[in-house]
Parts: sequence; structure tokens; C-alpha cells
Amino acid sequence: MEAKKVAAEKAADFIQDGMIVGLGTGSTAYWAIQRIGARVREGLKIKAIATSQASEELARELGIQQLPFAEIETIDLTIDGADEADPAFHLIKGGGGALLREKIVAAASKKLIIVVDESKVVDKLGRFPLPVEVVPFGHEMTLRKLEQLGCKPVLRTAEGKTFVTDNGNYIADCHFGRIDDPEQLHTVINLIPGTVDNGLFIQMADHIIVGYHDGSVRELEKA
Ligand SMILES: O=C(CO)[C@H](O)[C@H](O)COP(=O)(O)O
Repeated sequence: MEAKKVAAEKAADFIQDGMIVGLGTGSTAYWAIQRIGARVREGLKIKAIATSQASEELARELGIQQLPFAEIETIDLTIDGADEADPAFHLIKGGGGALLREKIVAAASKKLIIVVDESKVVDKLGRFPLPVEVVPFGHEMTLRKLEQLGCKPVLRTAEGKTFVTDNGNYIADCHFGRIDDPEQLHTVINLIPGTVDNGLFIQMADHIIVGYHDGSVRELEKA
């Protein structure tokens, strides 16, 4: 049984009738959305908001009713993946390029459940390059400023072209190697003009569900 799938399916069991649910992005969130779709077909009544065009399309195909963000005041529960999670529940997200919408949806959620496989649980963040969303105008300068923070920024490409986010921006993948103070780094990156946001999610997760390759799951609670 796939580790990502068991974690995601476990998280989908937390959803109850009447909830407004945030749908994450990526290959783990995919399994959560599939399971939510199956529960909707069994009669679960929810409304959803997606964190990317890809997840929005998947939810539509599965018959999950979605709301425009303008009609939402609070999201009851969001289920999303992550690229790394540390013991303080700080995360790196944005491997799929959806970090900005994911952060907006997470910030509007009463509860954020993160679903990962065992490889994503780390003692220190930073082995996974930190995605930073930057506006196209002057992005070369923005990347140089990011480099001055001690990382190697690489402009993300896909199929030989510069990757463009759902918001029309670029992604700089910043290789830090090890992040000693995620909170401080989060602040200094976002102070650089041209930066829209970065993939550090500082203590936003309420619950982390880890899937293992033997099919077991472990639920981590915030200290
Ligand atoms: O932040 C994300 C997308 O922007 C994803 O949640 C993150 O990259 C994990 O992806 P996956 O579940 O495919 O490993």
C-alpha cells in the first residue's frame, strides 16, 4: 500500500457533513481528494475550495461541490501535503508550485492536516530546496537578493520553459541545505521586494499524519 495514500485516506476520514474543506495540491493530496470524492458519492455533504487549478479540476471530475473564495469566511478543515515537516511543525511546501494559494487557504482554515510519507519527516528543514514565489519583473535581481541570504537559488523550469504558477509568477528553488531558524528566514525572504511568498509554513499545521510503506500510519500532535 502506498505510504502517501494511507496517510491521505486517514486524513479524509476527519471530514464531517456540512464542512467547508480546503483541498491541497500534489501527489499525496491527490489521494485525499480521491477519498473525499468517494465519500461524496456515498452521501457526504461538503463544499470545497481548491489550492490549485489541478486540484480544482480533479475535484470537479469527482463531483465535489466547490465554492468561489469570495463566498467563504472560514474553512473548517484543509488537507494538504508537504515536502518536509520538522518536530516544531514547521513545513516546507511548494514542491508542486502551489505554495501561495496553499498558504492563503491554510491561513483561512480552522484546522490544517498535513499528510506525508515517512521520508518527509526531518529533524531540520532545508535539505529540500525552499520554493520562493517571485514576480517575473526583475526576477534576476530578486534571485540575487535571495542568494545573499546564503542559498543557491535556481529558477524552476518545466519542459524546458520557465515554470509559471497559477498566479502568473515564477518559482526560485533555494538550496539552503539546512535552515537553523525557519521563522526568521521566513520573515527576511518576504522582505525582499519581488518576493510574493515562500514555502515555509511556520507552525501552521495542527496535525501531521505520516504514512509508512508497510501500510501503517502515525499521527503527530502539536506539542
Ligand atoms: O506543497 C505542495 C505543492 O505546492 C505539495 O503539497 C508538496 O510539494 C508535496 O507534494 P507531494 O505530495 O506530491 O509529495
